[in-house]
Amino acid sequence: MTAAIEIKGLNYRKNMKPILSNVDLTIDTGKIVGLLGENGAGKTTLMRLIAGVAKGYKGQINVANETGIAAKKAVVSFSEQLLGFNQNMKIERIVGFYEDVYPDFSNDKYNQMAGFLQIDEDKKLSQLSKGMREKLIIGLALSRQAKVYLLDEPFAGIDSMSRKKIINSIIRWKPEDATILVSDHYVSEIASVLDEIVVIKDQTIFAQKSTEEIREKFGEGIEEYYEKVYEGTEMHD
Ligand SMILES: Nc1ncnc2c1ncn2[C@@H]1O[C@H](COP(=O)(O)OP(=O)(O)OP(=O)(O)O)[C@@H](O)[C@H]1O
Repeated sequence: MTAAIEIKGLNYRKNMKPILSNVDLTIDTGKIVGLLGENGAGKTTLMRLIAGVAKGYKGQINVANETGIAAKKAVVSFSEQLLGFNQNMKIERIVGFYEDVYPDFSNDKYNQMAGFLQIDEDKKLSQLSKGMREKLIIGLALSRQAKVYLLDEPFAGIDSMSRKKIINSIIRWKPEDATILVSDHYVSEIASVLDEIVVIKDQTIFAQKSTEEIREKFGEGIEEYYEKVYEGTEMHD
């Protein structure tokens, strides 16, 4: 199986401070992977590096065999926080922007998703609640026909019914050969859809385990395993 994401010897510093050190990580094509770690562990940074948004790193990052920044952006759909948009912009204009910028953006898919997630296109960005904004971000990200989707904390500030909807939309709209990396602080809600988890701790990959391995070898669910990692009773890979 070819790797969707292949990272070798990645080191990244920001303002002289090491953020990620000696990261080696291979994610196989087609998997749904949970990227876990506490606040400030480096989840967003790793996603930004994979997406080609953050630069100035040492090491190798290949995404679907692409190494160039522009090529990576073409194959990766990253749930960006829409910070670059004017807050008075209507959602329909933002959707139009996505359509113009990303050749793989599917309007059909977006319309289905917008209906499913109840996104109101007439609203301005500034009129959206935190949860509505998050739904829009996910809707836009999943409407691209990308090879790799990076969903950065898609559940932050979202009520439990909407979380279920988002999880369902991830499952429903995932192309079979697409790979999804989804970050979160805790795993309870997404545990059921994950094929494997990657835990970032102490600036590096602390563990990478398949759901099956956790169940078979440790006789427990992802949640219990992850709790032990943070209590310090679980050993480094
Ligand atoms: N612009 C920046 N300048 C300096 N340090 C930064 C910057 N952005 C992030 N960091 C640092 O990088 C580290 C990783 O941050 P990052 O946002 O990637 O973590 P995270 O795991 O996504 O956290 P959270 O779960 O809180 O979102 C943190 O120590 C943070 O302080």
